[in-house]
Amino acid sequence: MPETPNLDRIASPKDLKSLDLATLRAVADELRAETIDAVSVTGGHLGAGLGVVELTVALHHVFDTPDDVLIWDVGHQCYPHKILTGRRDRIRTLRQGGGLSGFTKRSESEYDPFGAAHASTSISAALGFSVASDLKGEKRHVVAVIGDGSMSAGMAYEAMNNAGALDKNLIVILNDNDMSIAPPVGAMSHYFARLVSSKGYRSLRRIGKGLAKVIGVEEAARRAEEYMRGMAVGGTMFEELGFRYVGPIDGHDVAQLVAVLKNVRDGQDGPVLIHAVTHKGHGYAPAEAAADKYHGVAKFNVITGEQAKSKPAAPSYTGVFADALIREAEADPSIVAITAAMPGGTGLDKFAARFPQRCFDVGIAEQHAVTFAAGLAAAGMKPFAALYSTFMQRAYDSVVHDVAIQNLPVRFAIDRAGLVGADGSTHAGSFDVGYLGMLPGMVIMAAADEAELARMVKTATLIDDGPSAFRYPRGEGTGVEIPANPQALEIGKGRIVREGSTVAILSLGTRLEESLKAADQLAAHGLSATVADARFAKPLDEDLILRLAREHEVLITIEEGSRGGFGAFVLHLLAEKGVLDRGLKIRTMTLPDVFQEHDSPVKQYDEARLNARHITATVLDALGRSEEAAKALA
Ligand SMILES: Cc1ncc(C[n+]2csc(CCOP(=O)(O)OP(=O)(O)O)c2C)c(N)n1
Ligand SMILES: CC(=O)[C@@H](O)[C@H](O)COP(=O)(O)O
Ligand SMILES: [Mg+2]
Repeated sequence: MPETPNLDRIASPKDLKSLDLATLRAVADELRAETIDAVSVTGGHLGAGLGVVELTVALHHVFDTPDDVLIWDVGHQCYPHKILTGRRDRIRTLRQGGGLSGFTKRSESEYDPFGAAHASTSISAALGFSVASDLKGEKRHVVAVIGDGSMSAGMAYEAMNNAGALDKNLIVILNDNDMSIAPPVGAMSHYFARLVSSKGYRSLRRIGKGLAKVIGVEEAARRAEEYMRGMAVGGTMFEELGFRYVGPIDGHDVAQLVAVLKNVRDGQDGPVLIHAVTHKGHGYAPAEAAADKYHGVAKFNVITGEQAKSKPAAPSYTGVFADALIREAEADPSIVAITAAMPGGTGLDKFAARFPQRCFDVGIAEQHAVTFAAGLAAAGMKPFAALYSTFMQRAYDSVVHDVAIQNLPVRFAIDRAGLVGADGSTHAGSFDVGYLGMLPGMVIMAAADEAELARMVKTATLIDDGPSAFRYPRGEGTGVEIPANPQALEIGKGRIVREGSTVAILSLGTRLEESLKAADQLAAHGLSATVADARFAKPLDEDLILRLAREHEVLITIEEGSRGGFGAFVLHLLAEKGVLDRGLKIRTMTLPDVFQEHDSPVKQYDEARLNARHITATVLDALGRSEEAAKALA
């Protein structure tokens, strides 16, 4: 563990108040070392936090948190903030079961006034705090810190548009490190770069870096601040939106930050945007040198930066999707692919390398991604919108209004379906089957393994008469052989994987493996089980489901999704057909009706009661064999 004599004296942000600039800098250096050391044992988001160490110290020094409100956009950069706000003793539990969340979380600390993990919400939330303070007659400062990547989302501009008109006191800090997870995209990113390349910013850095050595830090900060005040930037887009624009300033220069923040704090009259230039991974050489600036890392060796990534036993679902799509796109020039700032996460970086003209990273802009895909489809292309299940939630109206109602053949490749582990509830892909399944005309597939995923990609290419989606989880596949030439599936048809007689287990998605294990366990209890892979949540394979219901005493449905999804659709069907009137014992196994906390996916599924022994126990319970059920769970 690093030596941190200055940081050790900081039990809460109050202890930063009286420190001089030199000591604040020392605290920042130690805070960086502590953050690196902590993440080296937990893994997690590192580069973003390293880039805001000085900003974090300066903010907590200048503002009176938690009375003043500090909102971090996304929250993946908040580890230094957690260390300073009373959570240092638990920082090495980050993202572990029962430990600290990797994001800001209201239930965790009064210093996290607003929870996050999805991008671009901070300005809206901060405006809410500002307006509420006014209405309640409270005097408090409200600060939102948002990254340049997160400024690609429409929501950030919706919030500024509103804030500018309301003219409320609100401080937005644009933390511009010229990076998203991947390099940033879009015209706004170019605009920020133009602002940063301005002569004013270069002069200010000279004052910060050069003069401080000669005239001392405090005096250099005073001059920098004076210089800033005299700097007539004018005409920025932010000013047109009603914000006072301050900057660009050096986000790693504590003296400059403190001077500017104090100036803004004391002279506030309406919304202000401070443009701070930072570097992702700042101060840690392996991070600075990495292409992704160490956005998200596994445990690593602090000296070498080498990450403890185990060699995968099987290809990832994401990789299988990318390869399958590339294969289809070789033969079909109308196939195009869209990602919303997740080229690596969705595998579309591979697709882009092969087809640079046919792949579109639209930035953090899921709504736009979907409607853009709808436009492409309407114009005769075959768009594959590759989105994480959780981020697709933001695009729901686009899915309904721009795709489903117009019956456009947009293909949704839904990655990170089901529980995702350390990112926790904000990133769980729990709801897509439910929210897509209620839309007329939508075809929804869920892959049981990676061979099935390849078949589903093929199938989706052929669905030209309306929207379709296929979902698959985070991480490695099962290691099954992937067909070189995958055949398309028959729409709305599942498959029997194992024939039995008393119990039917109907699985949607990758719980198929657990279902087969459960069938073995049930055999030991003298029960013969049929196991079926539904493949489609919509349209349902009615023949298969009615047959399973007719020929078995117990029917179990299981899925990696919330209530209101596949199991509910099966129940609707059985109710409509009057099958429920005939005494069938049916149980629907879904994710529980709670937001599950972060943990390893294996433990999360255990907590969700969706592993083999839970299926076995559910069957035994349904048959009134509760003692055996309890034993099965033990
Ligand atoms: C709505 C949404 N889409 C995508 C993501 C995934 N994501 C998390 S952080 C990030 C990059 C954010 O870039 P920026 O705001 O510049 O922060 P930095 O990591 O550079 O500090 C992305 C794309 C997300 N969290 N939320
Ligand atoms: C903060 C954020 O939203 C992303 O960095 C996310 O954590 C990535 O998740 P994956 O690791 O599943 O790509
Ligand atoms: Mg950034």
